[in-house]
Amino acid sequence: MPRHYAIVPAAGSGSRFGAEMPKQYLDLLGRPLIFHTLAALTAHPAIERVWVVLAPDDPWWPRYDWSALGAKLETVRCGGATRAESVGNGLRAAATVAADDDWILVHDAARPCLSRAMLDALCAELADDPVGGILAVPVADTLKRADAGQRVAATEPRDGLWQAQTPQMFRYGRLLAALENHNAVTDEAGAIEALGLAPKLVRGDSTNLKVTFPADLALAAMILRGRK
Ligand SMILES: Nc1ccn([C@@H]2O[C@H](COP(=O)(O)OP(=O)(O)OP(=O)(O)O)[C@@H](O)[C@H]2O)c(=O)n1
Ligand SMILES: C[C@](O)(CO)[C@H](O)COP(=O)(O)O
Repeated sequence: MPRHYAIVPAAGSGSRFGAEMPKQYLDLLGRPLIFHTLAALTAHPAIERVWVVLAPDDPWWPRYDWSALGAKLETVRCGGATRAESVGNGLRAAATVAADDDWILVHDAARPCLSRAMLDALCAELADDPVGGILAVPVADTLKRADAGQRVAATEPRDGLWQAQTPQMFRYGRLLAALENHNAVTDEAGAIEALGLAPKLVRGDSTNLKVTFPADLALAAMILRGRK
């Protein structure tokens, strides 16, 4: 039986958020934001281990107490210059534990509202899938293409368009090979697609937001508060 592991890239600087520290350490309901992300993953019974990929010189991680998250958690200080590099380095760090056929769930540190139900749906829908897949939501708004003056150049058809989220779940060996050959991608599915494969879109929901701008943090707090 394949095992399930998670990799959490957490080596970003949060430049679009613009805080005095990387957004993954900002306070969210009394805990660092990433605590909520990791709690969702470590609490899931199918996930055996969670590797958190930190920047090599990250001074924030040691300032907090992570013991409530239990023994599944492991930190690796091998974050790279891009998200894809951080994930690739995390996968290599997992090599002594993960086998080629094991499932790897890659989940952004910056998505703290991942729920048990979303994880259950992803794992159940992909259990027998030959490729793997991602959580995603169909695009709900009308899409405009901007010109150089920030005026509407065109209205784009949204039929068939989905917004990619994480976790993105693929077999360890294939994902590692895919990222080694195609690392100019913004998500793992992009590297798998470059192999000519078609990842499955597992419908999630918009509460699994990525905290990118300050308003997202307030929204995340509302979402998590509403679940208590
Ligand atoms: N070199 C990088 C860049 C990003 N990430 C991680 O990838 C996830 C998604 O990236 P994003 O939201 O873009 O985070 P940042 O890169 O921190 O934000 P920004 O692009 O605004 O600087 C985050 O959990 C981030 O920490 C990473 O591990 N290594
Ligand atoms: C992987 C991702 O969360 C899918 O939406 C997203 O692409 C990561 O953020 P980035 O801004 O592209 O690094």
